[in-house]
Amino acid sequence: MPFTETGFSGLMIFDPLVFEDSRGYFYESYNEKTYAQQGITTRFVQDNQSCSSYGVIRGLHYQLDPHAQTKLVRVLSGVILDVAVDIRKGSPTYGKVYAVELSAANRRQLYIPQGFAHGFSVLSETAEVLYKCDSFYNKESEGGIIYNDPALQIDWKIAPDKAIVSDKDIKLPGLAECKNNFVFEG
Ligand SMILES: Cc1cn([C@H]2C[C@H](O)[C@@H](COP(=O)(O)OP(=O)(O)O[C@H]3O[C@H](C)C(=O)[C@H](O)[C@H]3O)O2)c(=O)[nH]c1=O
Repeated sequence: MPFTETGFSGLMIFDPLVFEDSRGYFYESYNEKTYAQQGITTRFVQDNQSCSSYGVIRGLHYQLDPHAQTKLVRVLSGVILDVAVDIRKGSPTYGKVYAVELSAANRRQLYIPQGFAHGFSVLSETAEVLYKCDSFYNKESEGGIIYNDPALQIDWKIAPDKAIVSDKDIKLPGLAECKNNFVFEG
């Protein structure tokens, strides 16, 4: 099966079926039916793509309800450490961190349901990341958690002095101060 549980409710690893031949490779990077067979009926409405250099850490970000976003993350080139933090009140994994290496080489994807803060660090010279969202961008509802919150102890696999973080992200609050209205629904 292409899906692997992560120990966090709703957070799934997806490994596509890759067809390789003398020309190269082919795979379905997304198929609604594959997710429906897993009981996932997410309707994605927006694709995002970013390119970053080594040491960049983007995130941790989320959008508040009713603009919360489910994301399906994959890497077009390079390598990232993709990180999801469960911020669903009442979740048994509230405040817990899940991290996984996604790369163009491993073709691995991470399906992140609403109620998680998302971020990634770039471990290759550059990395291009594409992720599908099931809700449109809504700047006013954006929230975030600072990447080096001591309460999270995230190992971004980047030397601290090499981390490149935006002026916006460096001002984000810790988990304890972050505003979120996500409630775990089992
Ligand atoms: C997210 C987003 C941003 N923008 C504009 C707003 C800014 O002028 C510019 C860069 O935005 P930002 O610095 O927030 O980009 P990232 O730091 O990569 O943000 C993302 O970082 C982590 C990894 C995420 O999961 C979120 O999807 C997203 O917040 O793009 C848009 O026009 N549409 C959008 O959907």
